[in-house]
Amino acid sequence: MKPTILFLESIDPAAMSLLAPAAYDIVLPGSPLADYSNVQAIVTRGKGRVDRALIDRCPALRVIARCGVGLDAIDVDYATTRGVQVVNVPGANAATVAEHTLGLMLMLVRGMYRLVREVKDDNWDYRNDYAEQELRGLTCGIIGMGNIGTRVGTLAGMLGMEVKSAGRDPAAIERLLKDSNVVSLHVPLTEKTRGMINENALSMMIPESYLINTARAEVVDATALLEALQGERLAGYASDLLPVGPPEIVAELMKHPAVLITPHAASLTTLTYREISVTTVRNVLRYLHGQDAAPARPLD
Ligand SMILES: NC(=O)C1=CN([C@@H]2O[C@H](COP(=O)(O)OP(=O)(O)OC[C@H]3O[C@@H](n4cnc5c(N)ncnc54)[C@H](OP(=O)(O)O)[C@@H]3O)[C@@H](O)[C@H]2O)C=CC1
Ligand SMILES: O=C(O)C(=O)CO
Repeated sequence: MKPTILFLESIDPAAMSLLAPAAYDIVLPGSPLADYSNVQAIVTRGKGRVDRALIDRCPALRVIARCGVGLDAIDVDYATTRGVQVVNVPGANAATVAEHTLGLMLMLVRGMYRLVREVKDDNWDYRNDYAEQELRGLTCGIIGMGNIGTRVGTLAGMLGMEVKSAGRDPAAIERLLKDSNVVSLHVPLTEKTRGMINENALSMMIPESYLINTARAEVVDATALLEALQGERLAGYASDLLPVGPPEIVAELMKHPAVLITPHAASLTTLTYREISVTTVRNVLRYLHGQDAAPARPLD
């Protein structure tokens, strides 16, 4: 019987072409699957959740492959107790996410977004009112100095920013919040990082500093964020994630002129999307054929 590979979201066609239809039953998003008994691999890009219920429906499951890095949509602990391996592609989207993060910083802090919009609105003379900061000379504080955070630090340093970083030490995070003009978040979403940037954290930040979030929306408390923006304590927020919080708060944030949101696209350049898709399928094939791929680190 051919192994079934269940794709919760589509991935790049170049990766799909590595899967010979004669060897696998491939179940694509939206196609009905009546029989889960031979699902040996599940592939997710993070929107499709792999929870306990789905894992339990698949008694033959051997591998869950995350096409990307964040494991927050996968019940890694339960998978592990069931002997199911979880694999991701560590570092594979770090360069492109770091580039996107710097793009958000430039749009927000230098007001690049506004400059382009004013010219499109035929307001060339906006240049006479333009009075924004440049990144050079500002302090960039990075929380989560892993694959992405490290690259953001390198790029920010090349632009003349002073770079500070903090890992898990709460005192170091506190110092960083007090010292940075731009804080950039690069932690995974875990029970420890959920709501990490709350009212207390925002109150420590330098008045009129900026917050950049290409990690996960839930790391930032949406209500506290809106209050900080409305109180003009925070000068702006740019994120690759839709804020998560009470609907009326999210609606206010989306309307706020100093909030810039991109649609979780930081790692979706054609090059990186293809690379991470291909590596994901190779990871699945290695597991199905008995060779180890590098396992994902557990969340803590
Ligand atoms: N917008 C997008 O498209 C993308 C978003 N992401 C998000 O970015 C996150 C980071 O990715 P990446 O850099 O590749 O991951 P890494 O695992 O390389 O880095 C994560 C870093 O966060 C640190 N960290 C973990 N928990 C805490 C904590 N409680 N407090 C402070 N620091 C902590 C880790 O420290 P330690 O070394 O001690 O473990 C590590 O240095 C992903 O988990 C994902 O959520 C990732 C890719 C694309
Ligand atoms: O890799 C990740 O964690 C992303 O958010 C993009 O899929």
